[in-house]
Amino acid sequence: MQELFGLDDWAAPVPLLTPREMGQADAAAIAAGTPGTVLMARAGRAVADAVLRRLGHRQGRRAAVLCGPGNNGGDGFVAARLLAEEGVEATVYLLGARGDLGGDAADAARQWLGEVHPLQAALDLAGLDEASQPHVWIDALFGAGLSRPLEGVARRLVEALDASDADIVAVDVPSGLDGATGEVRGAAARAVETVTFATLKPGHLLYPGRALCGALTVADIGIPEAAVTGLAPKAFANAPGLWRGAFPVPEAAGHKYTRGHLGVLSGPAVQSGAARLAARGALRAGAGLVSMICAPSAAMVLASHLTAVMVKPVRAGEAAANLMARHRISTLVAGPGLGTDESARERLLAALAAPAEGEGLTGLVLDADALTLLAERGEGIADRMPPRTVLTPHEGEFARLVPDLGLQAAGQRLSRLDRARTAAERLGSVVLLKGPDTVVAAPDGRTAIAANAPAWLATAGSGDVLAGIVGGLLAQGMPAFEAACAAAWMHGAAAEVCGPGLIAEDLPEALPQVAAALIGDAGLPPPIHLAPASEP
Ligand SMILES: NC(=O)C1=CN([C@@H]2O[C@H](COP(=O)(O)OP(=O)(O)OC[C@H]3O[C@@H](n4cnc5c(N)ncnc54)[C@H](OP(=O)(O)O)[C@@H]3O)[C@@H](O)[C@H]2O)[C@@H](O)CC1
Ligand SMILES: [K+]
Repeated sequence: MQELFGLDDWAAPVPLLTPREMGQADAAAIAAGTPGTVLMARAGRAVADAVLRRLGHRQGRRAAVLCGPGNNGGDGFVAARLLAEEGVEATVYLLGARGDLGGDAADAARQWLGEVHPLQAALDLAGLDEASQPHVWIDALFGAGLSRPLEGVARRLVEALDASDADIVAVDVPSGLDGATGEVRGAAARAVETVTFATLKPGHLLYPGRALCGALTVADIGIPEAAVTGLAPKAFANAPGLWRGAFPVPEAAGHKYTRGHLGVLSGPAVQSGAARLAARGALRAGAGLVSMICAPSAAMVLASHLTAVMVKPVRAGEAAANLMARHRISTLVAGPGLGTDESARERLLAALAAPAEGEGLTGLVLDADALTLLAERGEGIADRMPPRTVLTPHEGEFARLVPDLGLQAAGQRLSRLDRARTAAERLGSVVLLKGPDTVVAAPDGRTAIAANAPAWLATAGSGDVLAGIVGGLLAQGMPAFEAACAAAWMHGAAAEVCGPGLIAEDLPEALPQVAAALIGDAGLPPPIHLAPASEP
């Protein structure tokens, strides 16, 4: 099971460095005594190794190496030399003049003893028949130093390669991909594999970048850990190493109340399916008890569909808060199937009202219709949100909540990562911005980008289950940022278990397998052995 989710690879947090931060880490490594030429030699070695793995055998294999004017091109020169030494027929194409190369790249070019062709020749090659094509292209035009959109011959070549079915191994990033944002500047060609160095960059995980990188290999080139941690990174890949320490492990001596009582606020009977999906997700995520809080008119429909989830009808007004206090419901999920009319708003406000007794609401998930209510008639809602509140918008709901940060907002140039981070700071809550590259952001600036969501996860009702999983983890006391991250990861992992054809109802049922992988045998009582009598 550990192997299924690659948990061993993700045992520690994986920070995401912007290209600028990576440059700082490189500089710190060099200052600490590792020459830049050594870092470049290791980077080029990692690229050559990736190419050799792909080619299988060396003899008669052709590699076209596209080198740019900076150190990304330098990595290309090193890879070309190492491939040639292994018997691969490597041809180097350079953007600009060899004499204009400087620093470590000039050093790497000096060690390349073969010819250097102008980049135009590679464009001509790309247009030739299939039999003349190289077996692999190495894209070492631009990496961390990309400063403007691709143009001229570089752009035409990249476009031609993207339109072909060439096998491309990209160095650091596919050239034209902005490592900070995941956006394409001008053009970028889809790689089969991208070899990057030291750690991942946001652009490797944010779309469209994620789709352009192909398989990702992170090569250790000897950047000391302190050079990365010294930058105090706040962005991470969303994987278990980031939040596993806070994941709730059931105690053998615990009982259902120690695992929290979660309420799910249901809307009208005919649209109560969404709330049921959330409730099921919460229960499967380990909440001790889950109650559906509903209007009396929805109770029969809910009761006929639910078994382990309790149905608690309430009339109106303060009754909801009192009911929650009486049953020690300290976490609430509101939004799926709630409705956006005045009665929905009243029911939400009533459930958020601090009860006369008890500690009140300590965890809250606002999703779907509740986000629309918060955006359009938020008075009274925002000031009743407890500190552990998670908002789970998709792009449309996000644009309603923070119009100037929406995807389509005029003049908006921030990455998805920065938009989520700015929204979390502004709203004072954890924001989980849904998408194939779900971003979780905390008001203190921490962010995480998902990397494990399969395409078939985008299905009706899947978001309702996600809201429930977040609620289920909050109910067990997990901090809000970690709960949102863990829920997004578990959601993706559950979809991986189910495979294509997944419908939302399947997701909660796959969660036990995911939880088993995360906690192993931690929840079992210590073993008892019945030992046979031993010989005296
Ligand atoms: N630092 C280290 O020790 C290590 C770094 N490593 C490697 O170095 C890479 C970063 O190298 P880098 O900083 O030299 O930047 P790089 O991506 O090669 O490009 C800069 C050049 O491209 C030019 N240029 C930019 N955009 C352009 C455009 N659209 N169209 C045309 N030109 C454009 C730009 O010109 P300028 O903007 O200055 O006019 C400049 O000449 C990194 O990704 C990794 O692969 C590894 O070896 C490990 C050790
Ligand atoms: K590149």
